[in-house]
Amino acid sequence: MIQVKDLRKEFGTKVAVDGVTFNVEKGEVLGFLGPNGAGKSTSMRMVTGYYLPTAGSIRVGGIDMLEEPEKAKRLIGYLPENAPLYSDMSVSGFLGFCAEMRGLYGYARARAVDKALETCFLEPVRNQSVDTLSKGFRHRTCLAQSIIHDPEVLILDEPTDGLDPNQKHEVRNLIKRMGETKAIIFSTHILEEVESACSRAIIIDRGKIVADGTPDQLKRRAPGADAVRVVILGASGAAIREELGKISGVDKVESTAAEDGRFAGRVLPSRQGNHEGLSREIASLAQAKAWKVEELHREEGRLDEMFRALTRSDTA
Ligand SMILES: Nc1ncnc2c1ncn2[C@@H]1O[C@H](COP(=O)(O)OP(=O)(O)OP(=O)(O)O)[C@@H](O)[C@H]1O
Repeated sequence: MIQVKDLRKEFGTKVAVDGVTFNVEKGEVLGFLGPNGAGKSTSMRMVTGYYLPTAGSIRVGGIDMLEEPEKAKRLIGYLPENAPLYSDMSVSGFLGFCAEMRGLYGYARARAVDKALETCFLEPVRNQSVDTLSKGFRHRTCLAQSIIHDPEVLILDEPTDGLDPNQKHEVRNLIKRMGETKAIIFSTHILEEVESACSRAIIIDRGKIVADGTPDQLKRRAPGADAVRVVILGASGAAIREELGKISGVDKVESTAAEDGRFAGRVLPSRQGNHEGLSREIASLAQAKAWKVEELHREEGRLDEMFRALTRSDTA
């Protein structure tokens, strides 16, 4: 549904987006992750036709954004970052106005407004003036305008920014639900959002894609993935640590407490190889040495470790 190839954007000498390529199909929610200034908003603005790329191609629903922008834009709903919303209209009046801008009149307009109000849980405030709304309702009104024409493609720039935890949860669920029938891209700084709402995620750093995969695939690539956390008694902490370090395929052993008679820490496998047997090998070693194992469990990779390993936060 969305095909982006070798996308590049320069602002003077600054390269904001540098050779970005990805596809999003209907039924997919693609998370866009990256530190501040990585190029997420700029990429999204190009996909929605608001910025012209310096190079590269964008197709939406098979339509070339550069050759037929008006036709391609009709397929897209866009929630920009910090969307302004100043209006003395009521929520339903404002959405009706947005529907007309999208060419919907009469019955089609009324239906579109009702559906957007229902989808974004705006019924309680349908007659309230937009400029008196609380931040959460204001935000959902912005989201409602982006889906008023029931677009096949949704581009949402930090859609949960500034919302309280309950509202974040609601908006995430909404995105997930809409993602069943649409192609959605949304950017976020919140890593748990990727796990709860995205079928796939891209990590972008300094204008380039540095990782692309399902949340599980990304977690498995984290530096701490498959580490085994242990608490072992029965010899000096230093001796236990040394013996653990000798197990084949172990990269390093980190200790959180190494005292006389006790060791607590993490055993990290080298990045290559199969780590399935590491817990078993630690258990066998403990048995052979007559140590007592108080804790032994394999850690899942963590998205935040993956994110930190791949990105730098010093982009201006
Ligand atoms: N209109 C512009 N003119 C000049 N430079 C720009 C412009 N828009 C963005 N940039 C620069 O391009 C780079 C990418 O910015 P962009 O807003 O796309 O990052 P982002 O990943 O969305 O960041 P954030 O997470 O902070 O929203 C930054 O260095 C930014 O300063």
